[in-house]
Amino acid sequence: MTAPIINGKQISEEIRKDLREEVEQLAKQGFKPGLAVVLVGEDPASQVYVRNKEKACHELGYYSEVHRLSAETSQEELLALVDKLNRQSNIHGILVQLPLPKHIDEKAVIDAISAEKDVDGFHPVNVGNLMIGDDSLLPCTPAGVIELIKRAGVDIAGKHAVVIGRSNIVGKPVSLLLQRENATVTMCHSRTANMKELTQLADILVVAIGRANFVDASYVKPGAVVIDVGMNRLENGKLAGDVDFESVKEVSGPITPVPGGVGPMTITMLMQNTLIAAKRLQGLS
Ligand SMILES: Nc1nc(=O)c2c([nH]1)NC[C@@H]1CN(c3ccc(C(=O)N[C@@H](CCC(=O)O)C(=O)O)cc3)C=[N+]21
Repeated sequence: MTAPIINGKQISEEIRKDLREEVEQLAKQGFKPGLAVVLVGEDPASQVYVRNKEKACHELGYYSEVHRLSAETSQEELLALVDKLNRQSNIHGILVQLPLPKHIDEKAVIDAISAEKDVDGFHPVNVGNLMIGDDSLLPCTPAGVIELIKRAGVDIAGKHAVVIGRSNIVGKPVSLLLQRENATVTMCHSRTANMKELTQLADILVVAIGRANFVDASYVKPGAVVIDVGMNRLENGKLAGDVDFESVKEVSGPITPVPGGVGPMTITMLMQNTLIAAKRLQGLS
């Protein structure tokens, strides 16, 4: 039997519909959530993502600003823009598209974003709040992963979740969110000795390693939930996940495709974060 596919696009649409309705209500009170996206340089993939974020803002009735800066922009200039956006009252969320050109210190830029407007959830204050379980702006991709698992009808509590990858933007935060949902969590990474033995124990397998089609059916326990966070651009221009979807779907339980899985949810969670940040800054929640 083939596994049910978790349709990230459709789940995204459902959530966006709720967001749109709430934004319409706020518009009647003369208030609009606002998102600023900053893109430095001309990386083609980044340009596509930024356009998708702009489109989502437009569809949901948010105010949006996109700042496209040349690859030669200095760190000082970028920090000056962040400072301006921090103080701009019609902007409630700030996202500086990563990666940044090598001459710019990413940490300095992330630290400069006001924690209240950090809709990526990358600022140390938000990371710390996530760690200790305080209310915070959650990083978008990890929040999307949890939402997809829940909306697939899976009860996370008591399950053994295995996360492959330990990055600050996916692996680490997703493991904290899974623990918050009462899963037992095992972390695997490039130096894990017995990876397959561990992943074969997973009721829920989250894969974020950045290697196309790395996980095949031999890694997966029959019936396990598989969430593929991978985004690998192949030489033929196609997008591939970290999971060999065709092989794994023959043994797994519910599984996310790439594209159409985690990607659309990342943008939806960004929109949700922007609404949360906007309401807080406006004293509406
Ligand atoms: N500060 C910052 N925040 C980010 O959230 C951030 C970032 N920098 N840098 C780059 C990554 C990547 N990312 C994606 C978002 C949506 C899709 C997405 O919608 N993917 C579609 C396919 C899009 C396509 O065809 O290329 C899908 O999976 O169906 C992909 C990737 C956000 N990122």
